[in-house]
Amino acid sequence: MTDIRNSTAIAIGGFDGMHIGHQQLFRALDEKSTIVVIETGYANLTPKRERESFSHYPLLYLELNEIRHLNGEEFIAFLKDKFPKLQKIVVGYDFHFGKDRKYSFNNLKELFDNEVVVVNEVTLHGDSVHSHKIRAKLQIGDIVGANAFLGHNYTIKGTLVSGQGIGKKELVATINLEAKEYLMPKEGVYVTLTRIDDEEHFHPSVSFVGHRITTDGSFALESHILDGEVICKERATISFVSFIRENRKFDSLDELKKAIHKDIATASKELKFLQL
Ligand SMILES: Cc1cc2nc3c(=O)[nH]c(=O)nc-3n(C[C@H](O)[C@H](O)[C@H](O)COP(=O)(O)O)c2cc1C
Ligand SMILES: Nc1ncnc2c1ncn2[C@@H]1O[C@H](COP(=O)(O)OP(=O)(O)OP(=O)(O)O)[C@@H](O)[C@H]1O
Repeated sequence: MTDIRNSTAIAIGGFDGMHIGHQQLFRALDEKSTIVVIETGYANLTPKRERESFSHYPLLYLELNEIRHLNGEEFIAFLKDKFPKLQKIVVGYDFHFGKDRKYSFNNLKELFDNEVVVVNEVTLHGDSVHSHKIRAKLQIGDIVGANAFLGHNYTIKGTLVSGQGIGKKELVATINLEAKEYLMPKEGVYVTLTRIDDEEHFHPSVSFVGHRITTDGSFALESHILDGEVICKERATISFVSFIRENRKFDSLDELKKAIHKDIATASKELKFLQL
C-alpha cells in the first residue's frame, strides 16, 4: 500500500464532484502524490469516500475544523508534518484557507520554500466550473450540463430498499434505492445506466426520482432495467445521462403505465444511439 507520507506533491481543496477543474489540478501532480480533501460536511456529489472513484491518487481527508484556525505558517507546518518530503503544492486560482479564508495562493508562495503550482480558472463555454454550479444544474434537471462540468456522468450509489410492490405487478419492475448522502436531481424521469451489485457493466435503464404523487406520495429513487430481468441483492449505482420529463400526477395507474412505456421508448432510443 502507498504510504502517503512519502508523497512529494499534494493538491488541496474540497473536491466534491471531482469535476474537470479538479482534474486539471491532478494533472500537475507527480507519481507520488496525495489529494488532500478538506471536508466541510457539505459534499453531496461525491459524498464520503466516493471521490476515490475518480482518481488513482490516494486521498487524505481533513476536517475543516481541524485546520480553519491555522495561520499561513501554521498551515505550511501542518502540511510538512503530514508530508515530510513535500516539494510541490497544487491549488486552484481561487484557493483560500485559514481564519475567514484570509490566505490565498500568494501566501502559500511566500511561505512554502518549494514549488507552488496555481492552476488557472477552468471554464466551459465561458462559464467557470465549480461544485456549487453542478449542484444548481442538477437541481433544475440539467444533467447534460452537470455531466459536462463533471467530465463524467453524475452517479449515485444506493442501497436496495423495498418498494410498494405495485411496480412489478401493475407497471414495470423497478429497483428501489436509498441514497441519503447524495444530492437528488430535480424530480422527474431520466435516461440512465444502472449497475447492479458488483457487476462490471452498466445496464441501459430509465429511472424515476421523486415523490410518487400518483400512488403513495412517498419519495423514491427507482430504476427500471431495459435489457432484461435482473436480480439486485444489496445495492445499485445509477449513472444519469439525460432528463426525459417532469414528475406528474396521473389520474390512473393505466395512464402512468402508458407514460412509463413512452419513457422506456425514449431511453431505449437514446441509449442505442449512444452505443453506436
Ligand atoms: C420510468 C418511470 C416513470 C415514472 N413516472 C412517475 C410519475 O410521473 N409520477 C409518479 O407519481 N410516479 C412515477 N413513477 C413511479 C411509480 O409511481 C412507481 O414506480 C410505482 O408507484 C410503483 O412503485 P413500487 O416500485 O414501489 O411498487 C415512475 C416510475 C418509472 C419507472
Ligand atoms: N474551475 C476551476 N478552475 C481551477 N481550479 C479550480 C476550479 N474549481 C476549483 N478549483 C480548485 O480546486 C480545488 C478544490 O476547490 P473546491 O473544492 O473549492 O472546488 P469548487 O468547485 O470551487 O467548489 P465550490 O463550488 O463548493 O466552491 C481548489 O484548489 C480550487 O482552487
